[in-house]
Amino acid sequence: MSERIFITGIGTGVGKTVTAACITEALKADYWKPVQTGLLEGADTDTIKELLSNDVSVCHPELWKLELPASPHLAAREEQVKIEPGAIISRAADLQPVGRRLVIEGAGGLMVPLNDDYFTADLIRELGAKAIVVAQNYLGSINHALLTAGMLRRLGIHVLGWVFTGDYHSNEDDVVKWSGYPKIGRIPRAQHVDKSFVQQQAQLLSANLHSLLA
Ligand SMILES: Nc1ncnc2c1ncn2[C@@H]1O[C@H](COP(=O)(O)OP(=O)(O)OP(=O)(O)O)[C@@H](O)[C@H]1O
Ligand SMILES: C[C@H](N)[C@H](N)CCCCCC(=O)O
Ligand SMILES: [Mg+2]
Repeated sequence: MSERIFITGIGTGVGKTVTAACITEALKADYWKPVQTGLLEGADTDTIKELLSNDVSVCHPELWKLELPASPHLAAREEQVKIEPGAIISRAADLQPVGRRLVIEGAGGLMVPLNDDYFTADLIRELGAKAIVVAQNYLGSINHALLTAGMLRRLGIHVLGWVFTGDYHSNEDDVVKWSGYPKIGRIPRAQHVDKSFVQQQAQLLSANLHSLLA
């Protein structure tokens, strides 16, 4: 099976999509957000298409696009549909020609439910994906990051490392020390998140990414 890299985070709004754009660009991988909730603010897949500049990456369509800006299990219930993890697993196989890496972005953080008895963490494990955890630097992020790391370790999920977002904060060093997972890099806040910003950040992340994937 070709490599699957799942972008999860210590919460929602922490910078997973911008990070996914940088990683997809650095690896010239394909991108997929199987479940999108909250369409008013724009779908992540459309953001990724605007931020990529390489002509190799393919952005695959979502399996579920749900209106409500909420947890997938709630947004699905609102529309009287049920998110079926089996459909995600089987579609993932169709999306990945041999040799192509697939960057998959979750909705929100690791323990976000996709339905009433299945979590994002279960999906990462069933996909056999390697996880990259996006951790925004803020007061409280040590706790959120180490809770996420603890759950990933307990589930035996292969973690490639952390991408921190925002200005430097010593929390990064403590999270790396106490989690035992490496720092892949940090994406600073930008005046404008555009193609050139993503290209620049992709270059900065590339060496660590490739060495961790070797
Ligand atoms: N490096 C950055 N510089 C400036 N703004 C950023 C940066 N990274 C993210 N943002 C902005 O912060 C907001 C949240 O970021 P983003 O959409 O990447 O979060 P997310 O973790 O993907 O959220 P979701 O759980 O909804 O997928 C967006 O408006 C995004 O444009
Ligand atoms: C709507 C938002 N932008 C995300 N797509 C979904 C975030 C789900 C968070 C669920 C939770 O942890 O409470
Ligand atoms: Mg996102």
